[in-house]
Amino acid sequence: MDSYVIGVDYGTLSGRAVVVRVGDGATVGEAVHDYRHGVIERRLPSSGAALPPDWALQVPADYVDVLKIAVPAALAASGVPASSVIGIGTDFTASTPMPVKADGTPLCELPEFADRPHAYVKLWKHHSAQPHAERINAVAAERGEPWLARYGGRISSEWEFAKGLQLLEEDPEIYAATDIWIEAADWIVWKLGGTYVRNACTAGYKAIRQDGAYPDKDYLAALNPEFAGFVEEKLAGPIGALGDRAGGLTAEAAAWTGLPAGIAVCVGNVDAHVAAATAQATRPGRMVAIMGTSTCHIMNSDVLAEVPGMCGVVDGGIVAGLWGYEAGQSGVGDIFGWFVEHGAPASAHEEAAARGLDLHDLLSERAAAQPVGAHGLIALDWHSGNRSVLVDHELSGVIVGLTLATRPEDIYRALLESTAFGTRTIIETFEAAGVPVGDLIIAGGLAKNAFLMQIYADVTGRTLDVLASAQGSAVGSAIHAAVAAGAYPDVHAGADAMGGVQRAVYRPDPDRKAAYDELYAEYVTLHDYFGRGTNDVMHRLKRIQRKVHAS
Ligand SMILES: Nc1ncnc2c1ncn2[C@@H]1O[C@H](COP(=O)(O)OP(=O)(O)O)[C@@H](O)[C@H]1O
Ligand SMILES: O=C(CO)[C@H](O)[C@H](O)COP(=O)(O)O
Repeated sequence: MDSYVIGVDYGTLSGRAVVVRVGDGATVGEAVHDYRHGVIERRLPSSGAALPPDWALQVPADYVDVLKIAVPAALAASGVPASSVIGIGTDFTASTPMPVKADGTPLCELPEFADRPHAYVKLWKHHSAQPHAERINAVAAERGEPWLARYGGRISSEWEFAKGLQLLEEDPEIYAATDIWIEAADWIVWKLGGTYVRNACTAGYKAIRQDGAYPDKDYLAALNPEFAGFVEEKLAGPIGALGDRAGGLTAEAAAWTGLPAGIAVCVGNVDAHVAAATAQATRPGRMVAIMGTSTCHIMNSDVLAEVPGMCGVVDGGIVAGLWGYEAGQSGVGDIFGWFVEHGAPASAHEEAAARGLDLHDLLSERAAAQPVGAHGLIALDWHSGNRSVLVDHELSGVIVGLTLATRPEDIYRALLESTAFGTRTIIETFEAAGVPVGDLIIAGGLAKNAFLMQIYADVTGRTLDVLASAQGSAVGSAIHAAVAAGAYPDVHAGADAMGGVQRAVYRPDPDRKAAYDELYAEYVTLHDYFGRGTNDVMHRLKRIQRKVHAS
């Protein structure tokens, strides 16, 4: 009889469960559950209190609902008997940390802290810890901290240390009440398997764990004397390798999910990195771009190099035994979504509705009718800040070239192109640092937009492979679950058997590539002008905005 594994992908707005067959990796059932509270950006649901700009919170109970609702629904859709399921694996957005008590209870679930924003989960795109990140970077550079180069020279405001320092300095009482500062990726594994294990991926990329150690006490004290114990008191814990078994499914989690108690629960993972298994990119040299709300670029390598502005290089960060590289763009689908929601006029909505089209498809269709450069626009893709290679979330979006003749599809196209230029900047930075990048493998929800994919092929001059599964992360988690359950000796073997890629789906067109080279040169000029300090207007605007909101 066939065996099956469950993969659960915790995204920004929803959690998706898949049931995958061990052996050929076929997805036989799936279900999605939207988080009840979604992303909390404006008001705290408990009190209605307004949140400052650049906040993004979540509610941990929403994650448990995915186990209670999406997992049984996926199983029912598959028709697979629960007794055939041998393991469950999960992946999460990151860095998405939360304060919990020693038994794993989130502080926001304690009545006395329910009205305190800092008691909640800080989602990856909670960007208000930028001033803290700046200090983390300045102090590290001044002291010559050896780990800084492993993060391209800059630690991001999206990560555990910046968010932890913000917690200490803005709500010391919640900081003091925090026994463990834990990634949601590890918290959900704790809920499933009953064991507290920090996964090697988030510990490395998001919590500055290098060569088996976190930043030392002296450095932390230099940031703030009260922060000296952050690692020892709030982060310390056992580390699990990706694909290892973290524990057996508890009776409580078995009741939630309908799965057999005791089956393997895999060590946590990150939504981007876990997709390398589905993309069969577990060996050196193939970059996977996981393109959705944001984009993560991940790649295994056997060489250790310092790539300026990468998110990080971590030993075993993607697959045990190799150096895993990560870079990324904080806003991609989010930028397109923003324009569709706030920039598309009523006439576009009406046409889309009349033709039964999604607005993205309508604007893509109209934009595809233009030759490269016809709209006369260049945009910077920084509406959610810049994750790589500038690592600065006080940067913001720009569109140059607007005239009275500019139409919505022109702007939409310029925004699509801006993100492709951002990816090209990342690839060129890797190559300049001595890390060769071959063709790209595309995973994530945006792979469905063929026009966008062709732009990426033309802008980067690279052939694009596309994942066979539309659920690269969830299937990646399922592959890791199969390894944790002992079906394969390691993640390479699991990926070889259960992953799958369609080769050379998009190829660059030489004429369009040449036309884009000219536009890319303009992008680089703007990128450096606004992003490397020639004109700090974006920082000044953020400061003014904060002042106004604080008054
Ligand atoms: N056809 C499309 N073309 C371009 N962007 C799209 C399209 N459909 C949805 N999006 C954008 O894709 C993002 C969602 O991507 P998805 O991969 O499903 O989610 P996530 O990254 O959260 O896992 C949203 O930001 C949305 O605005
Ligand atoms: O930074 C990350 C991984 O390192 C985040 O998980 C990611 O950017 C959010 O993912 P998505 O766009 O799929 O919601």
